[in-house]
Amino acid sequence: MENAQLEKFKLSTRFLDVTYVNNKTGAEVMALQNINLNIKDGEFICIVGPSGCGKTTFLNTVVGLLKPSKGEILLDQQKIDGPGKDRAMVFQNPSLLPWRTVMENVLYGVELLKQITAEKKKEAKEFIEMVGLKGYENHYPHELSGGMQQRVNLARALTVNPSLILLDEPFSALDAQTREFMQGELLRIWDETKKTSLFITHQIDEAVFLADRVFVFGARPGRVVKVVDVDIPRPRDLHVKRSPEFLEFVDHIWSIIEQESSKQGFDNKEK
Ligand SMILES: Nc1ncnc2c1ncn2[C@@H]1O[C@H](COP(=O)(O)OP(=O)(O)OP(=O)(O)O)[C@@H](O)[C@H]1O
Repeated sequence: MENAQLEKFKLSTRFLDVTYVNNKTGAEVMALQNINLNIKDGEFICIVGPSGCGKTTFLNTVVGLLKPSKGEILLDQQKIDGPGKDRAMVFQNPSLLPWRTVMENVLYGVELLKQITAEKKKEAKEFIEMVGLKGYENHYPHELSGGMQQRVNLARALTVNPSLILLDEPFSALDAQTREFMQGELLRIWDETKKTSLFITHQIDEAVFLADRVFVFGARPGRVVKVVDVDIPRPRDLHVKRSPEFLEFVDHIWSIIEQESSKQGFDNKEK
């Protein structure tokens, strides 16, 4: 692809392979093969696929914790060569520091980057408000529910002002009702910030609800088998999950994953 075309993209991967090598035996596992993706600024992308298809490997490579064995990843036209402040991660478990208040946890990311300023503190306050935690600034993590803790995590990621937010199954530890509610909240927050987001999930309905596009990965080795454009109008609320077009998207993606899982020799029962 021409450079002029690549400049339009926020994130691009080109001919990306990632192989794990066992230090002791030298055995190799090719986790990702020939991943070529282009993501536009402000897009919300979800990645789904059967267990073991390389979703976490992909995210960890974009974060810079793993190195490609072939190919490259460009963020804002710069080659990713390790972790950087232009990317913020929201993990499955909120990983908050228990001895810090909500405000101190939210400021932790910028503190690590040595960027604490009065302006940043003001922004942190605004993000706490945006994620719905106004009034909880001085509370400690043990005083918050799981959903509230994930809101803190999200506010922390936003306060760093990254170019890209990576979310690794952030709602999977929450109960079903809170999870649904948080999906709606995440879309509201994304709508306000328009941050380019890369979200991994096992739940197909979560992906369809959130995404502009869903990348469906196939396994062994992980690769993109389908890119599904979810053209359900925005803003979306949770009622959309009962619409026929929504269910059609879910069924379509489900059938692709089912095929991929059967090739692998086991079923992926989550839907
Ligand atoms: N450290 C490692 N060493 C060797 N192989 C690994 C390592 N980590 C992951 N793998 C292999 O790489 C492949 C991709 O794993 P990965 O965890 O990225 O998949 P995933 O799609 O995130 O899985 P899941 O949906 O079950 O969380 C799998 O075959 C896995 O066994």
